[in-house]
Amino acid sequence: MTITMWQETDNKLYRKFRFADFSEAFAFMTRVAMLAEKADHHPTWTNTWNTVEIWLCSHDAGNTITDRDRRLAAAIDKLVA
Ligand SMILES: C[C@H](O)[C@H](O)[C@H]1CNC2=NC(N)=NC(=O)C2=N1
Repeated sequence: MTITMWQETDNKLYRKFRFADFSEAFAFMTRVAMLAEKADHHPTWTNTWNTVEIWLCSHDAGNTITDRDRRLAAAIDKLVA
């Protein structure tokens, strides 16, 4: 997987994940979806074949970055550590 860290842009946490193929990317998305649902905090994301891009912000805090975003980002990081 290509490593790029979370960046703060436009009041969002952003990170790009690149995997070997679509199957690995989608398996990752499935795991993120379960984390998100458990936390009641959901990513804005895109998937193109082996690449997943994620943006995190808190709508209920005026679309800014909060601790909920930082916690979900850290939990996502654990999936790929
Ligand atoms: C009602 C529910 O708790 C809210 O709509 C949740 C759901 N998922 C969410 N996800 C994100 N990323 N930000 C939120 O503010 C948010 N709010």
